[in-house]
Amino acid sequence: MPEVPIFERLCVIGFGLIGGSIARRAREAGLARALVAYDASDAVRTRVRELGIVDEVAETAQAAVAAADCVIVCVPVGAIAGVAAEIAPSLAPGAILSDVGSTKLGVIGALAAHIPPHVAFVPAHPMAGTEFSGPDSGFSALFEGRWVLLTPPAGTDEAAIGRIEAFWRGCGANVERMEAAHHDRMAAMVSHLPHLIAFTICNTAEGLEDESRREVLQFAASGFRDFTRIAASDPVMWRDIFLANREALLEMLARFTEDAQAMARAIRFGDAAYIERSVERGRAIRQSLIEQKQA
Ligand SMILES: NC(=O)C1=CN([C@@H]2O[C@H](COP(=O)(O)OP(=O)(O)OC[C@H]3O[C@@H](n4cnc5c(N)ncnc54)[C@H](O)[C@@H]3O)[C@@H](O)[C@H]2O)C=CC1
Ligand SMILES: O=C(O)C(=O)Cc1ccc(O)cc1
Repeated sequence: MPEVPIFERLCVIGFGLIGGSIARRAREAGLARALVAYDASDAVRTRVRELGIVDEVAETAQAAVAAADCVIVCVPVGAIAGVAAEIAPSLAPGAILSDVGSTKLGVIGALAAHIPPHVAFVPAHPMAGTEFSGPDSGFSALFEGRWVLLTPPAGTDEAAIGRIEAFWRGCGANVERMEAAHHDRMAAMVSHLPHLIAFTICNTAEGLEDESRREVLQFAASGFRDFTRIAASDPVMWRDIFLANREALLEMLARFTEDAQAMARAIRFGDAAYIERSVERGRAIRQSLIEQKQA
């Protein structure tokens, strides 16, 4: 575990599942001497005050970041650039700016124009979450044993990267660095495409005629139920992710569609060996996840 506190004053912008989990863990593990939060929603700010997790809930984003040595932006990816523009003039010299957005290339591009030269930007993506959102949904163990991917552009201050890495290790996470473009392709496969499939399969079921739809809900104890958990995720968050990671997601969707077509063909022509091999490959992936404690 790293030496604590890592930050004097940590500011969380956007107090939902991820911001709330960061704040809870930071408080519990003493990762920051003081915690300040800001959320654009009046109702969320009121709730964060009631929760008593942070030392201060600011009324503006500028006031929240003013004296912070680290600012972590935890808003939907489509809102990150706007937040950056809002806070940039108020960021303290030497402060570290980070985010938790599920896509990275677009976020880095959108932020680049706003980051002052005296601030280091260290983009991050925790590969951990749930289908819940809002200020009450966070919990301090969310990142325990999970991966956090850092995608700092070339030339980013190494000391700043080291402190963000130490912070996430203090949250119980494993940390790895990768190129933003590589991250986006990988995330498209392991996270964005599965969500797209889950939303789509629920829409397909919803589109059935009345009697069949009733039965889907009544007898959903099988495979369908696992998709509905993922499909319960926040619409704004996923709208933003799909639009921000358009190219990589469309590429993975095209590959998936080809493989689904190949399976359809095997079923149509009774190619039992192909079907069995495909199911076996799926099982092997599940087994590896269990072995890597990521299931
Ligand atoms: N939910 C998940 O499982 C994961 C989400 N992420 C990423 O983390 C970020 C946050 O996601 P969640 O915490 O799940 O969302 P959430 O919906 O629980 O919370 C987002 C919060 O941001 C606030 N907000 C929106 N626009 C704002 C603005 N302009 N200024 C200040 N506050 C604003 C909202 O009022 C809300 O309270 C997103 O970028 C998402 O892609 C990353 C990993 C996992
Ligand atoms: O709840 C689930 O199954 C998730 O996959 C959560 C999640 C959502 C978005 C991310 O960028 C990372 C993780």
